[in-house]
Amino acid sequence: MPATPSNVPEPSRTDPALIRNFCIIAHIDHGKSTLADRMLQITGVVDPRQMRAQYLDRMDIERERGITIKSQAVRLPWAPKTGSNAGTTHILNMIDTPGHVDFTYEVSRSLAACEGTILVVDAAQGIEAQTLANLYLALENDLTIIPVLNKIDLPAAQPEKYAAEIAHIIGCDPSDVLQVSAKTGLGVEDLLDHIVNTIPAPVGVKDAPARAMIFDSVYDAYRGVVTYVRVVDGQLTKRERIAMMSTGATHELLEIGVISPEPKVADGLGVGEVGYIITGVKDVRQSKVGDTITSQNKGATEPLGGYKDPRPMVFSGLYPLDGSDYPLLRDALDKLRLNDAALVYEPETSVALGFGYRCGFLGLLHLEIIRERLEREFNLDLISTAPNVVYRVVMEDGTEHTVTNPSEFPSGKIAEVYEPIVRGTILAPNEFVGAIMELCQSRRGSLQGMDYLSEDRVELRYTLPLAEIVFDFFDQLKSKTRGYASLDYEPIGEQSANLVKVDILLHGDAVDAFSAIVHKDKAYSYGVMMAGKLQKLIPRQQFEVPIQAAIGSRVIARETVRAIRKDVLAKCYGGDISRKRKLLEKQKEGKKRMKMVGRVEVPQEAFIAALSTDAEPPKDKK
Ligand SMILES: Nc1nc2c(ncn2[C@@H]2O[C@H](COP(=O)(O)OP(=O)(O)OP(=O)(O)O)[C@@H](O)[C@H]2O)c(=O)[nH]1
Repeated sequence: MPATPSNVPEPSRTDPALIRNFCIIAHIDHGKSTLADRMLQITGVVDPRQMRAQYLDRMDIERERGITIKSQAVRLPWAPKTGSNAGTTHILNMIDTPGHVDFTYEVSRSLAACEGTILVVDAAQGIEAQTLANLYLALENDLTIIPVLNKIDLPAAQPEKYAAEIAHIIGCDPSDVLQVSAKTGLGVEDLLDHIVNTIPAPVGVKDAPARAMIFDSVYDAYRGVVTYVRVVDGQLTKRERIAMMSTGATHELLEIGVISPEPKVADGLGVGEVGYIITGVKDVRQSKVGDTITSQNKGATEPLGGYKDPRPMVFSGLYPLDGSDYPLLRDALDKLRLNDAALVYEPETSVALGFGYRCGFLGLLHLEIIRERLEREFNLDLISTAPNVVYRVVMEDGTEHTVTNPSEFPSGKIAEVYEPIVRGTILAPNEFVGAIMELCQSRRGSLQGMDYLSEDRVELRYTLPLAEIVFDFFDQLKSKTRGYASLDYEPIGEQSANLVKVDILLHGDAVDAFSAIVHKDKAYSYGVMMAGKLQKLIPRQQFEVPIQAAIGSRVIARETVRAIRKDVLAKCYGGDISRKRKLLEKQKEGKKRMKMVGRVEVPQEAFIAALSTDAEPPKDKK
């Protein structure tokens, strides 16, 4: 029942027994945002006239792509009609979590801020790898799980089948799985009642020094960083000075409040409360997700557990197509970093591509989002080099190198090269098991186990090198399983592997942008593929240009661009000197758009085409 404003308790005065903190975990597109919207509407915090789809997804890209990147926390008053708590207004704090593999760390922090979670599964699709991974995270955090089948209004819904599947996985009875339609609102009131009646109230020590966990921080151009916190012990009050426990940095609490669903200022936040704080810091790095906040005076000595620095897993070079945009790119990255503690970058130069930045990302989706934001919000035209993972190279003399860029791969005597590995979970209908195994085998995967979720769906567990899945693994998996398979992975360490650096040489000069670190067994095919691609893309020069792929000094593949002398004056016999000069000037103009690699002129488009990952072979040149 929607609560009236008069009986909704103020933050900091809310009895923890009346608070329920929960989040929603779901696979992309299973309806998490729609369900959140419906809850906002049913609890009456959003005026029906102001309701718009995906109210909580604020970023344009999120709205367009329909994915949630940043979590948000919303305070919803709700008085259940059923159960032992019927009639009493409770405060539900709903934390909307991101759903993609790249943001697992953010998901795990949002989970740590809750006592319960709603597991949303599409009634027409069943559980997916991502849901499973998040479910395991929730179980590790000891959360109460409320399983929900969504979209039961769809004609293709199979609630019985998937309820049985969920019950099998979490160990409950199929009749315990709630059935809702986030679209029509069917069953959502029951779900809200269920939240109040089954999720435990938060427990914390009221008189202890304050401890609050940061589960999200967002940069706002007008207000600086807005930090979302969950108070565990004690309380935070307006105007007090607080300290960040991982760094010891102190700040004044300029504003504190709750989101419902617009920010509402409060005097403070007490035990179990979820809300936001503003301290005037300008960079999310000063307010890190997972960190513990305490009071500067008589603060806590033990931080809450679980803080981790975000670690980039995938690196790629970003270069402006137009070299004069380089300062713009730097400013744009500086701006994006204010809102993204996981983005790292440093300047880099490439013979082929000029000045740019080597950037580190949490994963491929993170890379794509940053790239898209740079192009869209800052109007930049960019070219990115093939993504690569971080390697640890140990030399025979015992020295170690961390390699984030293939061109930095050390020469000299190498003892061992280590690459990151992940535990991958793939869920698919069992008719595709053969195709999936073949794909994983070709990517150096080793099968760890296989389980049947129901009679026709399987879970496969593989250990795979991260480098083998960052590129096009997901696309391949989708195309081999007609889109039915889902994948999730988590880093589990590193392994030593037989890896080599393959250089691509034009007329004897290595082109840095094309160097790659690949497994020895695949070096030859990479070399042949790149040399073939470039042979078709590089225009003929006045001399013969060999294109070679080499490991160290050993050439493993070769193609040749034959010589031609394009004599622009050929048709111009006779005397008119001004016409000849005009033609020569025109030829010079054309040359400006070429890059020189040693003595070879290469049009920039050739680099771009060669770096693109399109499966289509490059067109033959005329
Ligand atoms: N028919 C039907 N469609 C639904 C229902 N719930 C959600 N949808 C649709 O499913 C699609 C995905 O819903 P979202 O709420 O954006 O999914 P999400 O899980 O939040 O996705 P991410 O934000 O990417 O994690 C949208 O087109 C919704 O309109 C439902 O109960 N019934």
